[in-house]
Amino acid sequence: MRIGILGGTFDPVHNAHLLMAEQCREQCELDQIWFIPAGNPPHKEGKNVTSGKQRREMLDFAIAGHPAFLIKDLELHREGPSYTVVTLQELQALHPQDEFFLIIGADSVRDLHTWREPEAILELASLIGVNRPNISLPDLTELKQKFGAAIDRKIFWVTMPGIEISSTDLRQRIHENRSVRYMTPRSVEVYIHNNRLYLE
Ligand SMILES: Nc1ncnc2c1ncn2[C@@H]1O[C@H](COP(=O)(O)OP(=O)(O)OP(=O)(O)O)[C@@H](O)[C@H]1O
Ligand SMILES: O=C(O)c1ccc[n+]([C@@H]2O[C@H](COP(=O)([O-])O)[C@@H](O)[C@H]2O)c1
Repeated sequence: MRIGILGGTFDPVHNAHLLMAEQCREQCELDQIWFIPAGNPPHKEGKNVTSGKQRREMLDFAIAGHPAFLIKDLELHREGPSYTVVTLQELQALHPQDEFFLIIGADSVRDLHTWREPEAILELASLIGVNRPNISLPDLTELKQKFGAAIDRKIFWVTMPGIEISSTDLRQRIHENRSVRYMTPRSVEVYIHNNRLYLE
């Protein structure tokens, strides 16, 4: 199978995450999308992140009913920072027949060289870069300088209608008692409300 991997902190999951997953599934002909909530996101150390259990429960609600969307919570059970290279190694070992496509937004493509072992990541998976408002996607020459010519065969670009929302924005809105309606599925909105998340 062709599997899209969408890792994130998902604090909380929002509609841009869901649209990017669906557009990648369609445009890259993927059989499934595996959402992988980060246990301890490497670039968010020291930040106040909602518990993995609650972020996973919000994801559960968000993807309910989509037959090709699944959650793999292996990073929630691992100690230490959730390095993507380790996740891909584990997935590859567990599913040697499958082909993996790492889906990342333009901001993450731009920062990929700061991740742990980006070259090894590119050995283990192809990359699908998705546009994000106000972030320009690096061009191939720039990426080749960083990762060598192999990137050529390993990268795909997917475009979707730009949605200028982020989890940070949603958290801020909830904190200020402003609306997040239509920015995240209603079930997630209700979950956030019932669990009194992001009020502090
Ligand atoms: N609006 C968006 N458009 C395109 N890609 C996005 C968008 N929001 C998030 N992504 C991508 O989704 C993946 C997971 O993102 P993450 O869970 O960190 O969400 P976020 O909205 O960026 O969160 P935060 O604001 O807390 O940093 C990353 O690859 C990120 O680039
Ligand atoms: O492996 C790394 O070094 C690495 C560095 C930064 C981010 N990531 C992954 O990228 C995804 C999005 O991270 P974030 O911090 O933008 O929510 C999430 O799955 C992280 O585990 C991974």
